[in-house]
Amino acid sequence: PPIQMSLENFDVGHGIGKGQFGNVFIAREKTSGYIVALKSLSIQELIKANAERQLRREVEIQANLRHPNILRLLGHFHDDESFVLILEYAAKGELYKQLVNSGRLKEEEASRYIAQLAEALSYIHKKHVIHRDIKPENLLIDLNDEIKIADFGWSVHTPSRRRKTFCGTLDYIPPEMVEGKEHDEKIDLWSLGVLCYELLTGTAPFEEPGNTATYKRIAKVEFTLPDHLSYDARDLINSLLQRDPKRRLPLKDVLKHPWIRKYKKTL
Ligand SMILES: CC[C@@H](NC(=O)c1cc2[nH]nc(NC(=O)c3ccc(N4CCN(C)CC4)cc3)c2s1)c1ccccc1
Repeated sequence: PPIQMSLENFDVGHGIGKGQFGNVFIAREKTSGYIVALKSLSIQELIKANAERQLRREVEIQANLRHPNILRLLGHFHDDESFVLILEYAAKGELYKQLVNSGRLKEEEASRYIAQLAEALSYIHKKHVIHRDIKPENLLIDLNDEIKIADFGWSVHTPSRRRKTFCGTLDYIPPEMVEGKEHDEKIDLWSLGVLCYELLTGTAPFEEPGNTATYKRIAKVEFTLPDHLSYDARDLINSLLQRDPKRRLPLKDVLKHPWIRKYKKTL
């Protein structure tokens, strides 16, 4: 059984991240000296937002996943105010910040991240889990520039019809979700296409100032590819941003796609 931890086991450092319901702090486990991230969530906020079930699901799902590109959940504990998740520390922070700082990534860098994500997604899909919230804000980078999927708060077991009240960006929602239809793990393929587009251009493909306008463009799959993109990058984005989920390129073929293979460092 996992050892019961509490805040006393850690030297807690400064805040490193913020999100819904709480903050993340860097911390060192006193006995081992191991550096972790402590994500402290306010129980009061969770109850107010009726999000305890979502948190339980996040813990249950993330605790059972073991993959180099999925942020490890090492344990959890709570006191009467907060629920604390003990998470793997990703030393280079959020991919989102890298994107904001650099505007857009080089094709080689984006290709490596997309390849790592495709590996992680095929791993969780084999476990009948869909993430449903793949976007730069939920992706972290560790010291070796490996991408880590964080925040499984919206992940569910397939298939699911859960109407999620969207909080945050709609940019990553696929047409079938915009129309409230049944959706399955192929929504993560759509999000992978949106992410690939955003990493290479610095903006989301269906970005509009208003939500209704964004919904409209998503439903019609209305996007344009800038001229600076290579032929292979265009081809991969077009094969993922398909309206019909069945026509989206399966992950095993994403990993064999020329745009992925040409940058793969032969290990
Ligand atoms: C993905 C959101 C989610 N976050 C986590 O779970 C998070 C889990 C986790 N593990 N490691 C992290 N690392 C950082 O947040 C981080 C940020 C900036 C860093 N700097 C490196 C040096 N650089 C020069 C400046 C930036 C380094 C690490 C985070 S965030 C969340 C959800 C709800 C509430 C809070 C947080």
